[in-house]
Amino acid sequence: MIRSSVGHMFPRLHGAAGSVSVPSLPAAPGIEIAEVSHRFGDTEVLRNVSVTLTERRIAIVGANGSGKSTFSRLLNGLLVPERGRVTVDGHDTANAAKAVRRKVGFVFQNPDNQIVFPTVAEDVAFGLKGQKLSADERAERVEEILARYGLEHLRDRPAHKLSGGQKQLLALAGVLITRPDYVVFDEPTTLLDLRNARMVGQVINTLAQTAIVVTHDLPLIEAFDRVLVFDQGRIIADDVPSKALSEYVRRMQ
Ligand SMILES: Nc1ncnc2c1ncn2[C@@H]1O[C@H](COP(=O)(O)OP(=O)(O)OP(=O)(O)O)[C@@H](O)[C@H]1O
Repeated sequence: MIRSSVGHMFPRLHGAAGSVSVPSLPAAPGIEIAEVSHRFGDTEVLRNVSVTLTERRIAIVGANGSGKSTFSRLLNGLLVPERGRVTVDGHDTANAAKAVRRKVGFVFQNPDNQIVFPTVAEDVAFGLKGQKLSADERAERVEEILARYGLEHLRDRPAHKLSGGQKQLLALAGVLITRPDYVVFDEPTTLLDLRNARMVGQVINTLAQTAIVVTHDLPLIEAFDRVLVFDQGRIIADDVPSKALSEYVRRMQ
């Protein structure tokens, strides 16, 4: 079982002869889910889930309907828990939605649900709406992100005519242009063929940001730091991939 500990990142301050006043420490970095339960109608979908996410690559696996997507939507405040608390670097998703959305990007399973503008460049630029940037800065950020994901030659193409893999990259670019610290992916490779799934997997594995990935694509997460296994609204395994996945496979037999 992985135990998260971030205490070592904020060592106690030492000063001269005990006369130092200790400044208030910043909130420990990470996403903390504390005693969260959630129901839709009569169905309890999450049951008293507590976990702190601090690793850079975290996967969430489990049977259909076990609560993974619901859990993932809690992480950037798309959903606020009925009971319990979710905090992102100390910001409560229930009352600091704006700060939380700035920190946590969300990439949906179906990029068509995320693409809103006619052309690739316009769609990517949409993520910067509301940010105080000059026109030059905006254009620079768009070009930088298009180049990073090999989309620059598609700049003026209709976004809805891209291939599935290109659309998934566009959806990711539209999130990353806002420079979040965390990116949550809900089944990013489910709609893709093997080649595109591998390409998107490679992008996820090399992201500078923390990635939290809901998936049924087990090869995608082999090198992740941590895997949470959900079953009927609870986390039933929480470990490195080899151990967590063997427990998952055992339960699914
Ligand atoms: N908005 C909603 N309204 C009502 N019920 C919902 C809603 N969202 C999810 N559910 C129900 O909550 C349960 C958990 O759904 P969730 O999508 O979180 O599971 P999941 O583990 O992601 O499943 P899958 O692997 O099939 O995507 C399911 O029974 C689902 O039907």
